[in-house]
Amino acid sequence: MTNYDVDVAILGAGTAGMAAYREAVKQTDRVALIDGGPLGTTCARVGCMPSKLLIAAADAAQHARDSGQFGITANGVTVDGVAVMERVRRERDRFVGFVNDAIEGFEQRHLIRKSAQFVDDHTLALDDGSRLTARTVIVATGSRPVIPPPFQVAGERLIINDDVFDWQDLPDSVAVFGAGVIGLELGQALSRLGVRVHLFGRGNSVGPLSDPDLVAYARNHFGREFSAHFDADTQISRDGDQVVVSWSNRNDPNDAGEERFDYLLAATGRRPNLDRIGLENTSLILDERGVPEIDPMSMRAKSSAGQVSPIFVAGDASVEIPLLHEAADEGRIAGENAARYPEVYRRARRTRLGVVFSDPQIAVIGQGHKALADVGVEFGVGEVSFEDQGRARVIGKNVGLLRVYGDRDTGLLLGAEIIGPAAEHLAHLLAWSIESKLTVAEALQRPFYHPVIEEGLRTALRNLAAVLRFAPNPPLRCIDCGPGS
Ligand SMILES: Cc1cc2nc3c(=O)[nH]c(=O)nc-3n(C[C@H](O)[C@H](O)[C@H](O)COP(=O)(O)OP(=O)(O)OC[C@H]3O[C@@H](n4cnc5c(N)ncnc54)[C@H](O)[C@@H]3O)c2cc1C
Ligand SMILES: NC(=O)c1ccc[n+]([C@@H]2O[C@H](COP(=O)([O-])OP(=O)(O)OC[C@H]3O[C@@H](n4cnc5c(N)ncnc54)[C@H](O)[C@@H]3O)[C@@H](O)[C@H]2O)c1
Repeated sequence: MTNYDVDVAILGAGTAGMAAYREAVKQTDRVALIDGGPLGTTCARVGCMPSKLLIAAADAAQHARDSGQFGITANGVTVDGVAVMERVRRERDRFVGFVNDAIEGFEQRHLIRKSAQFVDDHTLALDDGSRLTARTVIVATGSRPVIPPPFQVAGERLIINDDVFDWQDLPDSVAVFGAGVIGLELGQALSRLGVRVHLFGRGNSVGPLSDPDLVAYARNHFGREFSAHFDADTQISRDGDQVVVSWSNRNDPNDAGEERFDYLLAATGRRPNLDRIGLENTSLILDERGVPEIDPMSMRAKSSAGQVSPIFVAGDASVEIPLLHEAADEGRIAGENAARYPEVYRRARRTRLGVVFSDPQIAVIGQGHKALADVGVEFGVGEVSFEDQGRARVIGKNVGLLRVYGDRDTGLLLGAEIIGPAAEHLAHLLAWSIESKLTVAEALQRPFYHPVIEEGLRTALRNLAAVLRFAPNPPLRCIDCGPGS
Protein backbone atom coordinates (compact mmCIF):
# COMPACT_ATOMS: atom_id res chain seq x y z
CA MET A 1 0.00 0.00 0.00
CA THR A 2 1.52 3.31 -1.16
CA ASN A 3 0.87 6.64 0.49
CA TYR A 4 1.22 9.71 -1.69
CA ASP A 5 2.12 13.35 -1.14
CA VAL A 6 1.57 15.78 -4.02
CA ASP A 7 1.01 19.45 -4.77
CA VAL A 8 -2.20 18.98 -6.76
CA ALA A 9 -4.62 16.07 -6.50
CA ILE A 10 -7.31 15.87 -9.17
CA LEU A 11 -10.33 13.74 -8.35
CA GLY A 12 -11.80 12.47 -11.62
CA ALA A 13 -10.11 11.94 -15.00
CA GLY A 14 -13.00 13.10 -17.17
CA THR A 15 -12.99 16.14 -19.44
CA ALA A 16 -12.59 18.63 -16.58
CA GLY A 17 -10.00 16.50 -14.74
CA MET A 18 -7.88 15.94 -17.84
CA ALA A 19 -7.94 19.66 -18.68
CA ALA A 20 -6.96 20.45 -15.09
CA TYR A 21 -4.14 17.91 -15.27
CA ARG A 22 -2.71 19.43 -18.45
CA GLU A 23 -2.63 22.87 -16.80
CA ALA A 24 -1.28 21.72 -13.44
CA VAL A 25 1.68 19.77 -14.89
CA LYS A 26 2.86 22.98 -16.57
CA GLN A 27 3.68 24.23 -13.08
CA THR A 28 4.51 21.16 -10.99
CA ASP A 29 5.48 17.52 -11.46
CA ARG A 30 3.89 16.60 -8.11
CA VAL A 31 0.39 15.88 -9.48
CA ALA A 32 -2.01 12.98 -8.93
CA LEU A 33 -4.88 12.27 -11.34
CA ILE A 34 -7.20 9.93 -9.46
CA ASP A 35 -10.08 7.98 -11.01
CA GLY A 36 -11.73 4.83 -9.78
CA GLY A 37 -14.25 4.43 -12.58
CA PRO A 38 -14.02 3.63 -16.27
CA LEU A 39 -11.75 6.05 -18.13
CA GLY A 40 -12.73 7.62 -21.44
CA THR A 41 -14.96 10.50 -20.19
CA THR A 42 -18.74 10.70 -19.93
CA CYS A 43 -18.81 12.70 -23.16
CA ALA A 44 -17.15 10.00 -25.27
CA ARG A 45 -18.47 6.91 -23.46
CA VAL A 46 -22.11 7.65 -22.67
CA GLY A 47 -22.78 11.32 -23.48
CA CYS A 48 -22.20 13.74 -26.34
CA MET A 49 -20.67 11.35 -28.85
CA PRO A 50 -22.82 8.19 -28.73
CA SER A 51 -25.98 10.30 -28.49
CA LYS A 52 -25.00 12.23 -31.62
CA LEU A 53 -24.19 8.94 -33.38
CA LEU A 54 -27.67 7.62 -32.62
CA ILE A 55 -29.19 10.93 -33.77
CA ALA A 56 -27.19 10.79 -37.01
CA ALA A 57 -28.75 7.40 -37.82
CA ALA A 58 -32.21 8.75 -36.99
CA ASP A 59 -31.63 11.81 -39.20
CA ALA A 60 -30.58 9.57 -42.10
CA ALA A 61 -33.85 7.63 -41.82
CA GLN A 62 -35.85 10.85 -41.61
CA HIS A 63 -34.13 12.43 -44.64
CA ALA A 64 -35.11 9.37 -46.66
CA ARG A 65 -38.72 9.58 -45.43
CA ASP A 66 -38.88 13.32 -46.15
CA SER A 67 -37.54 13.02 -49.69
CA GLY A 68 -41.05 12.75 -51.19
CA GLN A 69 -41.42 16.55 -51.06
CA PHE A 70 -38.66 16.80 -53.70
CA GLY A 71 -40.31 14.25 -55.97
CA ILE A 72 -37.85 11.60 -54.85
CA THR A 73 -39.18 8.30 -53.58
CA ALA A 74 -37.03 6.20 -51.29
CA ASN A 75 -38.90 2.92 -51.42
CA GLY A 76 -39.75 1.67 -47.93
CA VAL A 77 -37.23 3.00 -45.42
CA THR A 78 -36.14 0.12 -43.21
CA VAL A 79 -34.10 0.45 -40.05
CA ASP A 80 -31.69 -2.36 -39.19
CA GLY A 81 -31.47 -1.92 -35.43
CA VAL A 82 -28.50 -4.27 -35.06
CA ALA A 83 -26.53 -2.34 -37.70
CA VAL A 84 -27.54 1.03 -36.21
CA MET A 85 -26.35 0.03 -32.76
CA GLU A 86 -23.22 -1.65 -34.14
CA ARG A 87 -22.16 1.67 -35.74
CA VAL A 88 -23.02 3.63 -32.60
CA ARG A 89 -20.86 1.33 -30.46
CA ARG A 90 -18.02 1.06 -32.99
CA GLU A 91 -17.67 4.82 -33.50
CA ARG A 92 -18.20 5.44 -29.78
CA ASP A 93 -15.35 3.03 -28.99
CA ARG A 94 -13.17 4.90 -31.48
CA PHE A 95 -13.79 8.20 -29.67
CA VAL A 96 -13.16 6.56 -26.30
CA GLY A 97 -9.94 5.15 -27.77
CA PHE A 98 -8.72 8.67 -28.58
CA VAL A 99 -9.34 9.73 -24.97
CA ASN A 100 -7.57 6.67 -23.62
CA ASP A 101 -4.61 7.33 -25.93
CA ALA A 102 -4.40 10.83 -24.44
CA ILE A 103 -4.42 9.41 -20.90
CA GLU A 104 -1.72 6.91 -21.85
CA GLY A 105 0.35 9.91 -22.97
CA PHE A 106 0.21 11.32 -19.43
CA GLU A 107 3.04 10.56 -16.98
CA GLN A 108 1.80 7.15 -15.73
CA ARG A 109 3.13 7.65 -12.18
CA HIS A 110 0.67 10.55 -11.92
CA LEU A 111 -2.35 8.30 -12.57
CA ILE A 112 -3.98 6.56 -9.60
CA ARG A 113 -6.79 4.16 -10.55
CA LYS A 114 -8.77 4.35 -7.31
CA SER A 115 -11.78 6.11 -5.84
CA ALA A 116 -11.11 8.70 -3.18
CA GLN A 117 -12.84 10.54 -0.35
CA PHE A 118 -11.84 13.58 1.68
CA VAL A 119 -10.58 13.00 5.22
CA ASP A 120 -9.88 16.73 5.59
CA ASP A 121 -9.04 19.64 3.25
CA HIS A 122 -5.64 18.23 2.39
CA THR A 123 -6.06 14.46 2.86
CA LEU A 124 -7.80 11.87 0.69
CA ALA A 125 -8.50 8.27 1.66
CA LEU A 126 -8.14 5.94 -1.33
CA ASP A 127 -10.31 2.84 -1.62
CA ASP A 128 -7.38 0.45 -0.95
CA GLY A 129 -6.88 2.10 2.46
CA SER A 130 -3.93 4.25 1.40
CA ARG A 131 -3.74 8.00 1.97
CA LEU A 132 -2.86 10.91 -0.22
CA THR A 133 -1.94 14.33 1.07
CA ALA A 134 -2.11 17.32 -1.24
CA ARG A 135 -1.53 21.05 -1.07
CA THR A 136 -4.68 21.52 -3.19
CA VAL A 137 -7.46 19.26 -4.46
CA ILE A 138 -9.57 19.66 -7.60
CA VAL A 139 -12.94 17.91 -7.51
CA ALA A 140 -13.87 16.93 -11.08
CA THR A 141 -16.08 13.94 -10.33
CA GLY A 142 -18.79 14.63 -12.94
CA SER A 143 -22.51 13.95 -12.51
CA ARG A 144 -24.98 11.08 -12.67
CA PRO A 145 -28.68 10.81 -13.56
CA VAL A 146 -31.33 11.65 -10.99
CA ILE A 147 -33.74 8.73 -10.63
CA PRO A 148 -37.08 9.73 -9.06
CA PRO A 149 -38.15 7.01 -6.53
CA PRO A 150 -41.40 6.06 -8.39
CA PHE A 151 -39.27 4.85 -11.33
CA GLN A 152 -37.74 2.04 -9.21
CA VAL A 153 -40.85 -0.10 -9.70
CA ALA A 154 -39.66 -0.68 -13.28
CA GLY A 155 -36.82 -2.82 -11.86
CA GLU A 156 -34.25 -3.87 -14.44
CA ARG A 157 -36.45 -2.29 -17.13
CA LEU A 158 -35.44 1.12 -15.74
CA ILE A 159 -32.56 2.42 -17.85
CA ILE A 160 -30.42 5.54 -18.21
CA ASN A 161 -28.55 6.98 -21.19
CA ASP A 162 -25.50 4.76 -20.47
CA ASP A 163 -27.58 1.62 -21.12
CA VAL A 164 -28.93 2.80 -24.48
CA PHE A 165 -25.49 3.01 -26.04
CA ASP A 166 -24.69 -0.61 -25.18
CA TRP A 167 -27.82 -2.02 -26.83
CA GLN A 168 -27.16 -4.73 -29.43
CA ASP A 169 -30.50 -4.00 -31.13
CA LEU A 170 -33.26 -1.42 -30.91
CA PRO A 171 -36.18 -2.34 -28.65
CA ASP A 172 -39.84 -2.10 -29.71
CA SER A 173 -40.88 0.56 -27.23
CA VAL A 174 -39.50 3.02 -24.68
CA ALA A 175 -41.20 5.42 -22.26
CA VAL A 176 -38.85 8.40 -22.05
CA PHE A 177 -39.25 10.45 -18.87
CA GLY A 178 -38.03 14.04 -18.98
CA ALA A 179 -38.50 16.49 -21.86
CA GLY A 180 -35.13 18.11 -21.17
CA VAL A 181 -32.08 17.89 -23.38
CA ILE A 182 -31.45 14.14 -23.11
CA GLY A 183 -35.13 13.19 -23.31
CA LEU A 184 -35.71 15.26 -26.44
CA GLU A 185 -32.55 14.11 -28.21
CA LEU A 186 -32.89 10.41 -27.43
CA GLY A 187 -36.70 10.32 -27.53
CA GLN A 188 -36.92 11.83 -31.00
CA ALA A 189 -34.00 9.75 -32.32
CA LEU A 190 -35.48 6.47 -31.07
CA SER A 191 -38.89 7.40 -32.48
CA ARG A 192 -37.36 8.14 -35.89
CA LEU A 193 -35.59 4.78 -35.74
CA GLY A 194 -38.94 3.05 -35.48
CA VAL A 195 -39.11 2.57 -31.70
CA ARG A 196 -42.56 3.30 -30.23
CA VAL A 197 -41.77 6.24 -27.95
CA HIS A 198 -43.86 8.23 -25.53
CA LEU A 199 -42.14 11.23 -23.98
CA PHE A 200 -43.38 12.28 -20.53
CA GLY A 201 -42.41 15.76 -19.39
CA ARG A 202 -43.34 18.06 -16.57
CA GLY A 203 -44.55 21.65 -16.35
CA ASN A 204 -44.79 22.01 -20.14
CA SER A 205 -41.09 22.81 -20.48
CA VAL A 206 -39.18 21.78 -23.61
CA GLY A 207 -35.39 21.41 -23.41
CA PRO A 208 -33.62 24.59 -22.29
CA LEU A 209 -36.06 27.01 -24.00
CA SER A 210 -37.52 29.74 -21.80
CA ASP A 211 -39.15 32.17 -24.28
CA PRO A 212 -42.86 31.31 -23.91
CA ASP A 213 -43.56 31.59 -27.65
CA LEU A 214 -40.67 29.30 -28.56
CA VAL A 215 -41.65 26.81 -25.86
CA ALA A 216 -45.19 26.70 -27.29
CA TYR A 217 -43.85 26.36 -30.83
CA ALA A 218 -41.53 23.51 -29.83
CA ARG A 219 -44.27 21.72 -27.91
CA ASN A 220 -46.60 21.83 -30.90
CA HIS A 221 -43.94 20.75 -33.34
CA PHE A 222 -42.54 17.79 -31.39
CA GLY A 223 -46.03 16.79 -30.24
CA ARG A 224 -47.07 16.46 -33.87
CA GLU A 225 -44.08 14.25 -34.72
CA PHE A 226 -44.30 11.74 -31.90
CA SER A 227 -46.32 11.04 -28.74
CA ALA A 228 -45.16 13.69 -26.31
CA HIS A 229 -46.95 14.63 -23.09
CA PHE A 230 -45.27 17.76 -21.82
CA ASP A 231 -47.25 18.06 -18.60
CA ALA A 232 -48.06 14.54 -17.54
CA ASP A 233 -49.18 13.11 -14.21
CA THR A 234 -47.94 9.55 -14.44
CA GLN A 235 -48.40 6.22 -12.65
CA ILE A 236 -45.80 3.56 -13.28
CA SER A 237 -46.16 -0.17 -12.64
CA ARG A 238 -44.58 -3.40 -13.83
CA ASP A 239 -46.39 -6.23 -15.57
CA GLY A 240 -44.19 -9.18 -16.50
CA ASP A 241 -41.41 -7.93 -18.75
CA GLN A 242 -43.16 -4.66 -19.43
CA VAL A 243 -43.40 -1.27 -17.79
CA VAL A 244 -46.94 0.09 -17.68
CA VAL A 245 -47.37 3.87 -17.72
CA SER A 246 -50.74 5.53 -17.28
CA TRP A 247 -50.89 9.27 -17.63
CA SER A 248 -53.23 12.24 -17.48
CA ASN A 249 -52.93 15.99 -17.91
CA ARG A 250 -54.94 18.17 -15.58
CA ASN A 251 -55.17 20.89 -18.24
CA ASP A 252 -56.08 18.62 -21.14
CA PRO A 253 -58.56 15.81 -20.55
CA ASN A 254 -57.78 14.41 -24.02
CA ASP A 255 -54.17 13.77 -23.07
CA ALA A 256 -54.67 10.61 -21.00
CA GLY A 257 -54.06 6.92 -21.51
CA GLU A 258 -52.14 3.81 -20.58
CA GLU A 259 -49.43 2.00 -22.55
CA ARG A 260 -46.88 -0.75 -22.06
CA PHE A 261 -43.20 -0.37 -22.85
CA ASP A 262 -40.06 -2.49 -22.96
CA TYR A 263 -38.10 0.14 -21.02
CA LEU A 264 -38.45 3.29 -18.94
CA LEU A 265 -35.62 5.68 -19.81
CA ALA A 266 -34.93 8.15 -16.99
CA ALA A 267 -33.82 11.50 -18.45
CA THR A 268 -35.00 13.63 -15.56
CA GLY A 269 -31.85 15.64 -14.88
CA ARG A 270 -28.42 14.95 -13.45
CA ARG A 271 -26.83 15.61 -10.06
CA PRO A 272 -23.20 16.34 -9.31
CA ASN A 273 -21.11 13.50 -7.83
CA LEU A 274 -20.39 15.45 -4.66
CA ASP A 275 -22.35 13.38 -2.15
CA ARG A 276 -20.02 10.38 -1.85
CA ILE A 277 -16.63 12.05 -1.55
CA GLY A 278 -16.62 13.13 2.09
CA LEU A 279 -17.03 16.88 1.48
CA GLU A 280 -18.59 17.06 4.97
CA ASN A 281 -15.08 16.35 6.35
CA THR A 282 -13.70 19.52 4.78
CA SER A 283 -13.95 23.17 5.79
CA LEU A 284 -16.20 23.98 2.78
CA ILE A 285 -19.53 25.74 3.25
CA LEU A 286 -22.15 23.30 1.94
CA ASP A 287 -25.77 24.12 1.14
CA GLU A 288 -28.68 21.83 2.06
CA ARG A 289 -27.89 19.62 -0.98
CA GLY A 290 -24.28 19.23 0.17
CA VAL A 291 -23.03 21.48 -2.64
CA PRO A 292 -20.25 23.99 -1.93
CA GLU A 293 -20.40 27.60 -3.07
CA ILE A 294 -17.96 28.07 -5.94
CA ASP A 295 -16.50 31.21 -7.51
CA PRO A 296 -17.20 30.50 -11.21
CA MET A 297 -14.25 32.65 -12.28
CA SER A 298 -11.54 30.92 -10.22
CA MET A 299 -13.40 27.62 -9.58
CA ARG A 300 -12.38 27.84 -5.92
CA ALA A 301 -14.88 26.55 -3.37
CA LYS A 302 -15.62 28.75 -0.36
CA SER A 303 -14.47 27.72 3.12
CA SER A 304 -16.07 28.52 6.43
CA ALA A 305 -14.53 30.93 8.96
CA GLY A 306 -12.86 33.04 6.29
CA GLN A 307 -10.26 30.37 5.52
CA VAL A 308 -8.69 30.37 2.07
CA SER A 309 -9.93 27.11 0.61
CA PRO A 310 -7.43 24.79 -1.10
CA ILE A 311 -10.29 22.98 -2.88
CA PHE A 312 -11.44 23.69 -6.45
CA VAL A 313 -14.43 22.22 -8.28
CA ALA A 314 -14.73 21.86 -12.08
CA GLY A 315 -17.00 20.34 -14.72
CA ASP A 316 -20.41 18.79 -14.04
CA ALA A 317 -19.43 18.50 -10.36
CA SER A 318 -19.59 22.30 -10.15
CA VAL A 319 -23.36 22.26 -10.93
CA GLU A 320 -23.33 25.55 -12.83
CA ILE A 321 -23.25 24.67 -16.58
CA PRO A 322 -23.06 20.92 -17.25
CA LEU A 323 -21.68 21.09 -20.79
CA LEU A 324 -18.53 19.73 -22.35
CA HIS A 325 -16.80 22.98 -23.35
CA GLU A 326 -17.57 24.49 -19.96
CA ALA A 327 -16.10 21.42 -18.21
CA ALA A 328 -12.89 21.85 -20.21
CA ASP A 329 -12.71 25.60 -19.45
CA GLU A 330 -13.38 25.04 -15.76
CA GLY A 331 -10.76 22.29 -15.63
CA ARG A 332 -8.17 24.61 -17.16
CA ILE A 333 -8.98 27.42 -14.70
CA ALA A 334 -8.97 25.06 -11.71
CA GLY A 335 -5.74 23.34 -12.81
CA GLU A 336 -3.91 26.61 -13.29
CA ASN A 337 -5.10 28.00 -9.96
CA ALA A 338 -4.61 24.84 -7.91
CA ALA A 339 -0.97 24.62 -9.03
CA ARG A 340 -0.37 28.32 -8.34
CA TYR A 341 -2.18 28.30 -4.97
CA PRO A 342 -2.33 30.23 -2.67
CA GLU A 343 -2.17 32.84 -5.43
CA VAL A 344 -5.41 32.41 -7.35
CA TYR A 345 -6.52 34.37 -10.43
CA ARG A 346 -10.00 34.89 -11.81
CA ARG A 347 -10.62 34.22 -15.50
CA ALA A 348 -13.39 35.68 -17.64
CA ARG A 349 -15.92 33.07 -18.76
CA ARG A 350 -17.22 32.75 -22.28
CA THR A 351 -20.64 33.73 -23.60
CA ARG A 352 -23.09 30.99 -22.75
CA LEU A 353 -23.96 28.62 -25.54
CA GLY A 354 -26.10 25.50 -25.48
CA VAL A 355 -27.32 23.41 -28.42
CA VAL A 356 -29.83 20.57 -28.45
CA PHE A 357 -29.41 18.17 -31.38
CA SER A 358 -33.10 17.60 -31.92
CA ASP A 359 -34.64 18.25 -35.35
CA PRO A 360 -35.17 21.15 -35.62
CA GLN A 361 -32.27 21.97 -33.37
CA ILE A 362 -32.68 24.15 -30.31
CA ALA A 363 -30.16 26.67 -29.02
CA VAL A 364 -29.92 29.20 -26.24
CA ILE A 365 -27.21 31.83 -26.56
CA GLY A 366 -25.99 34.48 -24.13
CA GLN A 367 -28.85 35.44 -21.84
CA GLY A 368 -32.07 33.64 -22.65
CA HIS A 369 -35.53 35.15 -22.19
CA LYS A 370 -35.93 34.01 -18.58
CA ALA A 371 -32.43 35.09 -17.54
CA LEU A 372 -33.10 38.61 -18.91
CA ALA A 373 -36.53 38.83 -17.32
CA ASP A 374 -35.12 37.60 -13.97
CA VAL A 375 -32.45 40.30 -13.80
CA GLY A 376 -34.92 42.96 -14.92
CA VAL A 377 -33.01 44.19 -18.00
CA GLU A 378 -35.01 46.41 -20.39
CA PHE A 379 -34.74 44.41 -23.60
CA GLY A 380 -36.36 44.39 -27.03
CA VAL A 381 -37.15 41.30 -29.08
CA GLY A 382 -36.60 40.73 -32.81
CA GLU A 383 -37.85 37.58 -34.46
CA VAL A 384 -37.94 35.54 -37.62
CA SER A 385 -40.05 32.56 -38.56
CA PHE A 386 -38.28 29.96 -40.67
CA GLU A 387 -41.54 28.79 -42.18
CA ASP A 388 -41.23 31.29 -45.03
CA GLN A 389 -37.45 31.75 -45.03
CA GLY A 390 -35.87 31.33 -48.47
CA ARG A 391 -33.07 28.84 -47.88
CA ALA A 392 -35.07 26.90 -45.29
CA ARG A 393 -37.87 26.40 -47.84
CA VAL A 394 -35.41 25.42 -50.59
CA ILE A 395 -34.02 22.56 -48.51
CA GLY A 396 -37.41 21.61 -47.03
CA LYS A 397 -36.37 22.53 -43.48
CA ASN A 398 -38.76 25.47 -43.11
CA VAL A 399 -39.73 24.91 -39.49
CA GLY A 400 -38.83 27.10 -36.57
CA LEU A 401 -38.62 30.42 -34.86
CA LEU A 402 -35.64 32.54 -33.80
CA ARG A 403 -35.81 35.35 -31.26
CA VAL A 404 -32.95 37.69 -30.58
CA TYR A 405 -32.79 40.01 -27.57
CA GLY A 406 -31.14 43.46 -27.46
CA ASP A 407 -30.55 46.08 -24.78
CA ARG A 408 -32.99 48.97 -25.10
CA ASP A 409 -30.46 51.55 -23.88
CA THR A 410 -27.27 50.51 -25.64
CA GLY A 411 -28.48 48.43 -28.59
CA LEU A 412 -26.10 45.64 -27.55
CA LEU A 413 -26.98 42.08 -28.47
CA LEU A 414 -27.76 40.22 -25.25
CA GLY A 415 -28.95 36.78 -26.21
CA ALA A 416 -31.17 34.61 -28.36
CA GLU A 417 -33.28 31.48 -28.34
CA ILE A 418 -33.78 29.34 -31.43
CA ILE A 419 -35.72 26.36 -32.58
CA GLY A 420 -34.92 25.97 -36.23
CA PRO A 421 -32.66 24.74 -39.02
CA ALA A 422 -28.87 24.97 -38.54
CA ALA A 423 -29.35 26.35 -35.04
CA GLU A 424 -25.92 24.94 -34.09
CA HIS A 425 -24.33 27.32 -36.62
CA LEU A 426 -26.55 30.36 -36.00
CA ALA A 427 -25.83 29.89 -32.30
CA HIS A 428 -22.09 30.24 -32.90
CA LEU A 429 -22.52 33.41 -34.97
CA LEU A 430 -24.67 34.89 -32.22
CA ALA A 431 -22.36 33.79 -29.40
CA TRP A 432 -19.32 35.25 -31.20
CA SER A 433 -21.23 38.51 -31.83
CA ILE A 434 -22.29 38.77 -28.18
CA GLU A 435 -18.76 37.90 -27.03
CA SER A 436 -17.47 40.69 -29.31
CA LYS A 437 -19.97 43.06 -27.69
CA LEU A 438 -21.59 43.94 -31.01
CA THR A 439 -24.63 46.18 -31.12
CA VAL A 440 -27.52 45.08 -33.30
CA ALA A 441 -26.56 47.76 -35.85
CA GLU A 442 -22.95 46.50 -35.95
CA ALA A 443 -24.05 42.90 -36.40
CA LEU A 444 -26.13 44.03 -39.39
CA GLN A 445 -22.97 45.50 -40.98
CA ARG A 446 -21.53 41.97 -41.29
CA PRO A 447 -21.76 40.29 -44.70
CA PHE A 448 -24.60 37.88 -45.42
CA TYR A 449 -24.57 35.63 -48.46
CA HIS A 450 -27.67 34.65 -50.43
CA PRO A 451 -29.54 32.35 -50.24
CA VAL A 452 -28.54 31.06 -46.78
CA ILE A 453 -30.18 30.30 -43.44
CA GLU A 454 -28.17 33.19 -41.95
CA GLU A 455 -30.41 35.59 -43.86
CA GLY A 456 -33.11 34.53 -41.41
CA LEU A 457 -30.89 35.76 -38.60
CA ARG A 458 -30.49 39.04 -40.49
CA THR A 459 -34.28 39.40 -40.68
CA ALA A 460 -34.51 38.92 -36.90
CA LEU A 461 -31.70 41.45 -36.33
CA ARG A 462 -33.43 44.00 -38.61
CA ASN A 463 -36.63 43.44 -36.73
CA LEU A 464 -34.78 43.97 -33.45
CA ALA A 465 -33.09 47.15 -34.74
CA ALA A 466 -36.57 48.52 -35.52
CA VAL A 467 -37.96 47.48 -32.13
CA LEU A 468 -35.03 49.24 -30.43
CA ARG A 469 -35.67 52.28 -32.67
CA PHE A 470 -32.23 52.20 -34.31
CA ALA A 471 -33.67 51.71 -37.80
CA PRO A 472 -37.00 51.76 -39.63
CA ASN A 473 -39.17 48.67 -39.80
CA PRO A 474 -37.74 46.32 -42.44
CA PRO A 475 -39.99 45.90 -45.46
CA LEU A 476 -41.89 42.62 -45.38
CA ARG A 477 -39.99 39.92 -47.31
CA CYS A 478 -37.38 42.57 -48.29
CA ILE A 479 -37.07 41.90 -52.03
CA ASP A 480 -33.92 44.00 -52.50
CA CYS A 481 -32.15 41.64 -50.09
CA GLY A 482 -32.75 38.74 -52.43
CA PRO A 483 -35.85 36.61 -52.73
CA GLY A 484 -37.04 34.80 -49.65
CA SER A 485 -34.47 36.36 -47.34
C1 LIG B 1 -26.45 11.67 -22.89
C2 LIG B 1 -25.61 12.91 -22.73
C3 LIG B 1 -25.36 13.70 -23.85
C4 LIG B 1 -24.58 14.85 -23.73
N1 LIG B 1 -24.37 15.60 -24.84
C5 LIG B 1 -23.64 16.73 -24.75
C6 LIG B 1 -23.40 17.51 -25.89
O1 LIG B 1 -23.85 17.21 -27.00
N2 LIG B 1 -22.66 18.64 -25.76
C7 LIG B 1 -22.17 19.03 -24.54
O2 LIG B 1 -21.51 20.08 -24.47
N3 LIG B 1 -22.37 18.29 -23.43
C8 LIG B 1 -23.09 17.14 -23.51
N4 LIG B 1 -23.28 16.38 -22.40
C9 LIG B 1 -22.69 16.83 -21.12
C10 LIG B 1 -21.19 16.45 -21.04
O3 LIG B 1 -21.03 15.09 -21.35
C11 LIG B 1 -20.68 16.74 -19.63
O4 LIG B 1 -20.92 18.10 -19.32
C12 LIG B 1 -19.19 16.45 -19.49
O5 LIG B 1 -18.89 15.17 -19.95
C13 LIG B 1 -18.76 16.59 -18.02
O6 LIG B 1 -17.40 16.29 -17.89
P1 LIG B 1 -16.75 16.10 -16.44
O7 LIG B 1 -15.28 16.05 -16.59
O8 LIG B 1 -17.33 17.06 -15.48
O9 LIG B 1 -17.29 14.65 -15.95
P2 LIG B 1 -16.90 13.17 -16.43
O10 LIG B 1 -16.40 13.10 -17.81
O11 LIG B 1 -18.09 12.34 -16.06
O12 LIG B 1 -15.70 12.77 -15.48
C14 LIG B 1 -15.85 12.51 -14.10
C15 LIG B 1 -14.85 11.43 -13.70
O13 LIG B 1 -14.80 11.38 -12.28
C16 LIG B 1 -14.64 10.03 -11.87
N5 LIG B 1 -15.02 9.94 -10.45
C17 LIG B 1 -16.26 10.12 -9.93
N6 LIG B 1 -16.20 9.99 -8.57
C18 LIG B 1 -14.90 9.74 -8.24
C19 LIG B 1 -14.20 9.52 -6.99
N7 LIG B 1 -14.82 9.55 -5.81
N8 LIG B 1 -12.88 9.29 -7.05
C20 LIG B 1 -12.22 9.26 -8.24
N9 LIG B 1 -12.82 9.47 -9.42
C21 LIG B 1 -14.14 9.71 -9.43
C22 LIG B 1 -15.48 9.26 -12.86
O14 LIG B 1 -15.09 7.91 -12.95
C23 LIG B 1 -15.25 10.03 -14.17
O15 LIG B 1 -14.19 9.47 -14.92
C24 LIG B 1 -24.03 15.22 -22.47
C25 LIG B 1 -24.25 14.40 -21.35
C26 LIG B 1 -25.02 13.27 -21.48
C27 LIG B 1 -25.24 12.40 -20.27
N1 LIG C 1 -26.77 18.70 -26.57
C1 LIG C 1 -26.26 18.89 -25.37
O1 LIG C 1 -25.50 19.81 -25.13
C2 LIG C 1 -26.61 17.94 -24.27
C3 LIG C 1 -27.22 16.73 -24.54
C4 LIG C 1 -27.57 15.92 -23.49
C5 LIG C 1 -27.27 16.29 -22.18
N2 LIG C 1 -26.67 17.47 -21.95
C6 LIG C 1 -26.40 17.89 -20.54
O2 LIG C 1 -26.90 16.95 -19.63
C7 LIG C 1 -27.71 17.63 -18.67
C8 LIG C 1 -28.76 16.70 -18.15
O3 LIG C 1 -29.75 16.42 -19.15
P1 LIG C 1 -31.21 16.00 -18.76
O4 LIG C 1 -32.01 16.00 -19.99
O5 LIG C 1 -31.17 14.79 -17.90
O6 LIG C 1 -31.65 17.18 -17.79
P2 LIG C 1 -32.50 18.51 -18.06
O7 LIG C 1 -32.37 19.30 -16.81
O8 LIG C 1 -32.18 19.12 -19.35
O9 LIG C 1 -34.01 17.99 -18.19
C9 LIG C 1 -34.65 17.23 -17.21
C10 LIG C 1 -36.14 17.34 -17.48
O10 LIG C 1 -36.80 16.33 -16.72
C11 LIG C 1 -38.01 16.88 -16.22
N3 LIG C 1 -38.42 16.04 -15.09
C12 LIG C 1 -37.90 16.01 -13.83
N4 LIG C 1 -38.53 15.06 -13.10
C13 LIG C 1 -39.46 14.50 -13.90
C14 LIG C 1 -40.42 13.47 -13.74
N5 LIG C 1 -40.55 12.82 -12.56
N6 LIG C 1 -41.21 13.14 -14.77
C15 LIG C 1 -41.07 13.77 -15.97
N7 LIG C 1 -40.18 14.75 -16.19
C16 LIG C 1 -39.39 15.11 -15.17
C17 LIG C 1 -37.66 18.32 -15.89
O11 LIG C 1 -38.81 19.11 -15.87
C18 LIG C 1 -36.74 18.68 -17.06
O12 LIG C 1 -37.46 19.20 -18.15
C19 LIG C 1 -28.25 18.83 -19.43
O13 LIG C 1 -28.60 19.87 -18.56
C20 LIG C 1 -27.12 19.22 -20.31
O14 LIG C 1 -26.28 20.11 -19.65
C21 LIG C 1 -26.34 18.31 -22.96
